[in-house]
Amino acid sequence: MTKNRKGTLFVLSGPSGAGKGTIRARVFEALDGLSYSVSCTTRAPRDGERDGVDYRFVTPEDFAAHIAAGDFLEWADVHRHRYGTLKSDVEKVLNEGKDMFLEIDVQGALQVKKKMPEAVTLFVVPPSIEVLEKRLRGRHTEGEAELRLRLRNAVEEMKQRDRYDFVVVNDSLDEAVDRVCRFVEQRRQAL
Ligand SMILES: Nc1nc2c(ncn2[C@@H]2O[C@H](COP(=O)(O)OP(=O)(O)O)[C@@H](O)[C@H]2O)c(=O)[nH]1
Ligand SMILES: Nc1ncnc2c1ncn2[C@@H]1O[C@H](COP(=O)(O)OP(=O)(O)O)[C@@H](O)[C@H]1O
Repeated sequence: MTKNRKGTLFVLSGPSGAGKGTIRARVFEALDGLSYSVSCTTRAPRDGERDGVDYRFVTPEDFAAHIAAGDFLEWADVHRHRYGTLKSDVEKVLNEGKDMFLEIDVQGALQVKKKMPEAVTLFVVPPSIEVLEKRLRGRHTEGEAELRLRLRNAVEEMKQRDRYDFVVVNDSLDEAVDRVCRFVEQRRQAL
């Protein structure tokens, strides 16, 4: 790795329940040298989620203060909550020549791509909306109203798939993980 090589920014998106978190965790197990940006969010933690690991869980007031201070590389209103990526996280890692993964929604991904055209964007889709609903219900993380909102949003989000550099259908998890790993490694070696 040349001494002043800037790291590559990978941006992973996909509808709620598509398998982003599951695939990302498996990719991080399989590949070395990847960092993950811990987003800020105003949503409440799910069972088992740890502050500072899964998200930085902040109040709406703190989130607004980050916006006012220009701290975010991008932020968005998603499923009636706010989510944002801290500029400082990304700049530090990339300037050290390390590659970084963001896991953010479509609005955020398009903001990042506009600011950083060299970012590599990936989109995870379920085999069908029916399977997506089954997986969301099986995850037991949302009430009925929130789940229906996420499913409605999923239909709209999936219309954006062709704006991404790489799309993976998450049917067989092993196959999806393998495809993402091969794509990421191929992009890392190309630079
Ligand atoms: N724009 C943006 N979206 C984010 C960020 N962090 C998470 N998200 C997205 O917000 C959406 C909701 O995330 P989450 O509440 O964890 O639900 P999940 O998608 O059902 O796992 C997902 O599409 C995430 O990718 C962020 O920092 N910025
Ligand atoms: N290929 C797959 N086959 C079956 N279940 C899956 C698959 N990928 C993910 N899941 C399950 O579907 C649910 C949603 O996955 P998750 O990674 O939380 O999605 P996201 O992070 O995109 O919201 C989880 O319960 C997860 O275990």
